[in-house]
Amino acid sequence: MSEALLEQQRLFDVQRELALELQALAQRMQQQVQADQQRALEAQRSAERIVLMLGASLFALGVAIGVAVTRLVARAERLLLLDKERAEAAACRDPLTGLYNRHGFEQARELLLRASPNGTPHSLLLIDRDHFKPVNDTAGHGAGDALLCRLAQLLREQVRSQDIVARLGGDEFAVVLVGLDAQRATDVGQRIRDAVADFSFAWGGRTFRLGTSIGVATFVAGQAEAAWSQALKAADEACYKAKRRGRGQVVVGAAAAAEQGWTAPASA
Ligand SMILES: Nc1nc2c(ncn2[C@@H]2O[C@H](COP(=O)(O)OP(=O)(O)OP(=O)(O)O)[C@@H](O)[C@H]2O)c(=O)[nH]1
Repeated sequence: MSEALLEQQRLFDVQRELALELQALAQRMQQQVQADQQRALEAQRSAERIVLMLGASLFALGVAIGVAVTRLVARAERLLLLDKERAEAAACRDPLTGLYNRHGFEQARELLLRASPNGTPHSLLLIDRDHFKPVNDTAGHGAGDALLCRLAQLLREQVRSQDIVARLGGDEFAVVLVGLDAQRATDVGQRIRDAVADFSFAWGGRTFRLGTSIGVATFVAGQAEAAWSQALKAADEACYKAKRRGRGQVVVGAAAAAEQGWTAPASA
């Protein structure tokens, strides 16, 4: 082989090696690029996952906060309602005896009349303790308070659970006897009067016995509101009459008895 041909063959070999190396380099570079692309893709996916998770977490947090706030608001509303109901109930009660006060008494009486069929008679007893003042004067206000509580309890024991019992103020109490006419109400009044007379109250080495004066009146469901005012006035006058007649008596308002065709005794 001639020198020229040999030289050409070497050149050709070098060129082929170079081409192979270049091809290998190109392959490595392509692999590198692919690997980089793969990493970039994974990094992008990771970032997307993180954003997604972050979004989901924020959403869950938002939902949890929303639920917690809703529960808190509902709880606060319940507590407020409870407070309101307690305040309303307290506004209707005499704090000393736990009986209805005048306001609660009026509300209970209105509810009763709304619930009663027209024509149903109900009776009112106005009850005033006789000679209560000396208890305060001789044994002190604490004794007077304790006695009022005992009398309130005694009163509750003498009537039925559906009857409305109230302390209107001082030593004056009132009872609405549900569904009772004047005659039967007078029987209940006498029973109360006798129970109080039998009751003795001991305080600080002293014993007190009290009487009661009771006025009775009747009102009928379905009548105008004025009928209730008249019944109150009639019971008040009857109670006053009982005091004037010497106390310890049950007096029926004349109108209540006459309306029902019953002649009430002057005092019972
Ligand atoms: N302890 C106590 N006393 C009270 C209360 N409220 C009113 N009183 C007193 O109750 C008394 C009621 O007066 P009166 O009805 O005139 O006294 P009374 O001796 O029963 O007179 P008569 O009803 O005419 O027999 C007064 O002395 C008031 O100061 C109270 O909440 N507690």
